[in-house]
Amino acid sequence: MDAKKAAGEKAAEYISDGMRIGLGTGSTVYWTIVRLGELVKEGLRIEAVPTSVQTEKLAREAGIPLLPLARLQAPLDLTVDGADEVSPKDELIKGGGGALLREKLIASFSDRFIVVVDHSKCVSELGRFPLPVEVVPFGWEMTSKQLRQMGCEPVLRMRDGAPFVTDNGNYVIDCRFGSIPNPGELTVELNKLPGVVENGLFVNMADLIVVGHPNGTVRTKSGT
Ligand SMILES: O=C[C@H](O)[C@H](O)[C@H](O)COP(=O)(O)O
Repeated sequence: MDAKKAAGEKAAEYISDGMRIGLGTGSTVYWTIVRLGELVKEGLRIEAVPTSVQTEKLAREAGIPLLPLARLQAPLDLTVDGADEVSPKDELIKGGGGALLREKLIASFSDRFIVVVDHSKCVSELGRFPLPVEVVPFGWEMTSKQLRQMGCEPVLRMRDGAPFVTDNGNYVIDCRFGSIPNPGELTVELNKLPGVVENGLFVNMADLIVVGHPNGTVRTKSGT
């Protein structure tokens, strides 16, 4: 079985009747959404808040009832989401698909945050994957210069010859740091820059990491 499928499907086991959940974005949590769609057809009653337009579409297709954020009075029971890198301390880089801002918002408004990855995402130190930073389009060139001064190689994310635009109407600058020895400090420093909306470092957020392996086995480890 595919490692992403194994991890994604395993996460569905943590979701029970009556829960209100957050649904992440990407090719691993895709399998959680597909599995939840099957369970909903079998009678599971849940409501979900999607973290992207892409996930909203998938959830609708799967028949998962959606919960408008405005109706949310208390934290979500659980959010399941993927990641681009996971450190030994369960710090994450996210945003490879450009959904980092909504993902961080929804995860921070959840009692529990479960991360689903295939084994290749587990690294000894964060930073080989370029860190996605969501910035406002106005003055992005200046923001990019300031990001460079923080020790990275910043590249504006493009799609079809034009800047990639997030669901929130912003740009993404992918910042190649090479290594990020102190993600906690870096996330604070990045978010101090006026043009930065949010960055893809998720520190002290993951409660459980579900790691899929190529033979279809899954290992879980408790997060922070
Ligand atoms: O913006 C996208 C998200 O942070 C994804 O969860 C992340 O990029 C992992 O995606 P995938 O499971 O497709 O590797």
